[in-house]
Amino acid sequence: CQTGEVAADPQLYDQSYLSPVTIGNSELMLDFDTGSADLWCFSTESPAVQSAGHGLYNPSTGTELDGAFWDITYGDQSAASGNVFADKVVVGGVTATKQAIEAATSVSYEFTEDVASDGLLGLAFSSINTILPQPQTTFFDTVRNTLAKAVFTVDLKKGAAGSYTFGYIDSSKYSGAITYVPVNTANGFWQFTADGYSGGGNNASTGRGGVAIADTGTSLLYLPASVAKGYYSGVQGASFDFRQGGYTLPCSATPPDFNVAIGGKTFTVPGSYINYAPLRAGSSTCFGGIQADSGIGFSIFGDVFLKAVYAIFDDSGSSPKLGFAAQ
Ligand SMILES: Cc1cc(CN)n(C)n1
Repeated sequence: CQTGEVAADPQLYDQSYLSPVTIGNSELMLDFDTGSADLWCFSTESPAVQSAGHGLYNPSTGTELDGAFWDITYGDQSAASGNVFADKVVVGGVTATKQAIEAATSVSYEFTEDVASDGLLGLAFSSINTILPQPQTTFFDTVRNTLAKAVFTVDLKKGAAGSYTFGYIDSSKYSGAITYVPVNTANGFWQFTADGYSGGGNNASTGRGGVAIADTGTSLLYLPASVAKGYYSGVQGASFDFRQGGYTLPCSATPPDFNVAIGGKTFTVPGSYINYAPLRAGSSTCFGGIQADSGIGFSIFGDVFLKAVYAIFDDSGSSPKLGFAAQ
């Protein structure tokens, strides 16, 4: 029975967290993303103008899946596509001997510019894997029957290295009880229902909960527009900036803590997490860590929320569930 742990290294402003993954005989830094289900990486097949500065997977160690291709577009409109190989993948000591590796032959500029990241490792449900004609399994689904327990956990931190574990829950990483809620897998995400919110101005319109997904690949916390508006109504100098496409606030502000009720338990996001990052280097105006989820169709509990809790992604029972505990 396999278990393992791998570091999650924060990038600038915690915009993303990268973990070392061995694929074939390359070690690459991948962004673990519970909001998608493709394991893709830059490769020796990627155009040099797109892959300059990135670690590359060399498919010579793998076996091509003939006729298979993939093409993914994320919620932020970044995109990548390519072909598919089966190869050995090792994450924190957990080995998948034949994992579908999606080698990029084309990526959008967002990935080219993010030279620290060599690709993504999807941890959503394999039902939304984009490989055609036959979708393939995520790393977690590939190894889950070899794990001591079919779970992985997420322990992200603000401005510091966190970790992912596979196959076990680490009791040293949380305090108090774990609160579990059921997961609806219909959309392929770790989707749950938040009971309600409070904190900030007009108490962030408490009581209005809603459908949400736990998404390590999203930096911020996207909430119903009324909740986001209510929160910032209590923050001096905060406003919705159409040019920036979201709420901004003075970098000097100390925003109030924000509370989320899930499964009858309240989890608190420290206000400092919500003063997210300067609009550009040296700016005294910062982008807010809470934004409106308008147009998305559900709320997204990204890293601003996840770095305030210990999260358990549990597929060990008759149906998947999410656990949250105080860090
Ligand atoms: C590359 C990427 C991943 C995600 C979240 N699943 N987004 C929004 N963009």
